[in-house]
Amino acid sequence: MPVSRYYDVKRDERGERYLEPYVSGFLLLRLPLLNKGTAFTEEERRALGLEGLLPPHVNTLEEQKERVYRRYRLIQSPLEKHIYLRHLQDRNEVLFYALLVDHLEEMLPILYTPTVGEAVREFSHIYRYPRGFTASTRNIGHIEEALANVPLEEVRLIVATDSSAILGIGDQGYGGMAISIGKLTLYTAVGGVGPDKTLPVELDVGTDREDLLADPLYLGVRHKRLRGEEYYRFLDRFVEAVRKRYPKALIQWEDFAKETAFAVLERYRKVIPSFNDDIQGTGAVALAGVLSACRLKGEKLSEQVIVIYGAGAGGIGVAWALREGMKREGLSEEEARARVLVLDSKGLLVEGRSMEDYKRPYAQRPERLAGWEFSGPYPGLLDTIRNAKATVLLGLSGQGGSFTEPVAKAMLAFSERPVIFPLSNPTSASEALPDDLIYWTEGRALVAAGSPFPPVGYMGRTIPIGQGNNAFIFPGLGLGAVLARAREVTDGMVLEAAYALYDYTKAHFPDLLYPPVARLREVSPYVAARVMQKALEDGVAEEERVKGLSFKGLMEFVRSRFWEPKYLPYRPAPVI
Ligand SMILES: NC(=O)c1ccc[n+]([C@@H]2O[C@H](COP(=O)([O-])OP(=O)(O)OC[C@H]3O[C@@H](n4cnc5c(N)ncnc54)[C@H](O)[C@@H]3O)[C@@H](O)[C@H]2O)c1
Ligand SMILES: O=C(O)C[C@H](O)C(=O)O
Ligand SMILES: [Mn+2]
Repeated sequence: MPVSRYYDVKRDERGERYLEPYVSGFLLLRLPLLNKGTAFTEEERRALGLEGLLPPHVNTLEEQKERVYRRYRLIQSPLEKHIYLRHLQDRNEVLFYALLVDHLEEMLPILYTPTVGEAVREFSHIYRYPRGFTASTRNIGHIEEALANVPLEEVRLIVATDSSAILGIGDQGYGGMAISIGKLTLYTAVGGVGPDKTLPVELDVGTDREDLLADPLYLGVRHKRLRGEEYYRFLDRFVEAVRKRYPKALIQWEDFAKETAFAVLERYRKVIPSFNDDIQGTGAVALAGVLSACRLKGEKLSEQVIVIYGAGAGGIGVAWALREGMKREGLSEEEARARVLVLDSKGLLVEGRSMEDYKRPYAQRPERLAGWEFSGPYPGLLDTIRNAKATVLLGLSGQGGSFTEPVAKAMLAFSERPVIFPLSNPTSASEALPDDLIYWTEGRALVAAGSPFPPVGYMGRTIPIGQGNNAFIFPGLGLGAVLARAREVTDGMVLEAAYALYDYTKAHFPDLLYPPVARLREVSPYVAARVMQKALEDGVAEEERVKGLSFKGLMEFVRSRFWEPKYLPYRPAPVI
């Protein structure tokens, strides 16, 4: 079976790859995975019916990049830049990725967090070309037929969202498609997964947003969200259809509200290789960052008292990963539980209080609060920091500005170098601005944030602000799972990704909490190889070619399969 209904990638007599298109002429120029624009050679133009359809001068990829980058630099607004780049992606994917890879640090905040949040909100208003697959209440009854319309035959990576909790901005209806597209853009740009092996998916089960439902331009189905049985029947159908059409595909669940995130993960993780980015990816990235912070302080993770503000998918995922990290350093389950304190909007999770089931394992035993002084029925953030003597504070609440000056200052009482990570996205949801945290703590805090922030200047020092974003985990975790053909993404693989990121940071950026995002293309293959190693160890890897490989062999395997944005020569299919 060819890679796509419209082309295949083959090898010539000398083993070099070339592309065999099944369309020619004007149509060829309209397919983003095929279009080279002005870079089609004279020979290709003749062979593919393109003569006269393009300007006479043949450009190199370098020249094309120069042209599109110059225009890009003239655009002021981040959202307009996003629209410009997405348009380029829908016109010529190789050029898009070649440009992106050259300007990762500059363009990630435009294509991904934080600007992608704006693109989600405005999705129905900025819509141009179709991309990805929509499963909706309109087509779920014949989903297999609909999925057959996707022209790609070898999809390996799917990012699917039901848009119920996009970043920290809540229910976004159909607009969440932009998040699936953004995450997969990273998979290709820094995770080396070919764009024709990826499929962004919007699971349009409706929206509870009255303003969206009333907007004449809104593009999603116009009804309230499916719930309960109906919701799970929808997802069951989707997962079953994916399994049939793409038996080697992995699903990354993205931005599901806490009410369903945990249940969806558990329901399918043994049915189809899958993981939840917000629970597991975030858990891993937070563990890696806190481990780095401990290394910089010269302390152990197991000595820390960690307060997590926010008990949704992200917060609970982070609590899980940190507890696992403490257990690795020898703490018992109970000891680790007492050192990781989680708060939701009602305050500290304490046994006996009303709370959702998924939060229960993270509730403190009532004895833990012996001798505490606090106001209100349950300790709030300041009460918890003071009474528990917190040394690490992590924000996953989506509540912008909730780490106030008194909160930051309270952290100074219990450690010389408090660790404070406002991890909520986008920028407006960040629990604090890194700048403020550095000033309030007189330069003592170790700070990383979920969204990108510039370095902070303080008393002659320039303090880089690490980006504690699951972008450091999911591309490597997904790539590793896919290359190992893991039948399941185990908890061990998720934690391995965290330690891989930590080890990479320690080896290459010993002074930092996270590597710079410009280095994501080196981080992800390393994370992938470590994840593959763990998949082999856990006995879930089904790829015969990786069995028995050393770590070096795994790295080579990953590198040899890492997709690069370069044009292939085209040879039309022989006419028989
Ligand atoms: N940096 C990262 O990589 C990363 C990854 C995942 C999520 N996040 C961020 O974390 C935030 C939450 O995302 P989620 O997926 O967990 O959402 P979610 O809807 O699953 O959970 C949100 C949680 O926030 C908490 N919360 C809300 N109001 C609060 C308040 N006033 N006080 C204390 N807690 C409160 C609640 O416990 C709620 O469960 C978002 O802003 C998201 O961008 C960041
Ligand atoms: O999308 C991001 O930037 C990270 C994370 O998945 C989130 O939901 O905030
Ligand atoms: Mn997310």
